[in-house]
Amino acid sequence: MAGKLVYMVGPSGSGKDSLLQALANDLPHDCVIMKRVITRPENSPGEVADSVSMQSFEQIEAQGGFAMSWRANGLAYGIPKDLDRHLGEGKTVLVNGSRSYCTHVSQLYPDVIIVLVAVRPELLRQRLINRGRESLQEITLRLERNRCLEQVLHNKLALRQISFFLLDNSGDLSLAVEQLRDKLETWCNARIQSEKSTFLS
Ligand SMILES: Nc1ncnc2c1ncn2[C@@H]1O[C@H](COP(=O)(O)OP(=O)(O)O)[C@@H](O)[C@H]1O
Ligand SMILES: O=P(O)(O)OC[C@H]1O[C@H](OP(=O)(O)OP(=O)(O)O)[C@H](O)[C@@H]1O
Repeated sequence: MAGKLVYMVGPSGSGKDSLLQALANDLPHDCVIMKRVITRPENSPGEVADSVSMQSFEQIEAQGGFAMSWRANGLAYGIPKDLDRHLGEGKTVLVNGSRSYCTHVSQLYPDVIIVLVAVRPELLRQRLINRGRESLQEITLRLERNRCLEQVLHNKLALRQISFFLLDNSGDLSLAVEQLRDKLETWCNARIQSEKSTFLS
């Protein structure tokens, strides 16, 4: 039984991590959220991740310990191989992902659903400042990266006909969480239905 990969992307500060953290408290049945391995210092505010040195990261990567890995913002990010086990068990698996890695992911996992988290641009800077994880200089670089990536991503998804679900998180977080939860239920049910009909045919 094959599960479903849900790859969440969006500008830095759009709320990917907040959405995933909120969902974690009330996850739909058979859904899993992957914890990432990141070369970010331990105890950084925000996302709960496994912090490792660049040397350890490269070792895990070389030994094939990641289902996927990428570099951005001066950091390295890895998704442990457990991802494939969860998918094999028929789970719906959520990953906090990178816009620049979307097309690669769609080659590795053709059934992937991309969730594109969006937020009104004027809110982004303030949200990043409030989060207090990056310096002002780093925040400026992330906002610049957002500007560069936005159009490229839309073009890439359209060109390769990769479908995505646009999730607006400009309003209250709970509204976006509710919307995402509903979508997850729909995707899970659609998968179960299609498995039933394959089994019956
Ligand atoms: N809907 C929202 N309303 C207000 N603040 C939010 C909302 N969603 C997220 N935030 C805040 O914005 C900041 C960035 O969110 P985060 O989840 O870290 O984004 P990302 O993981 O996409 O970079 C955090 O401080 C978070 O608490
Ligand atoms: O290619 P991009 O879409 O820009 O994404 C690059 C990386 O930035 C984000 O991680 P991180 O948690 O470091 O940043 P964020 O929480 O500020 O998005 C995202 O999850 C990717 O790992």
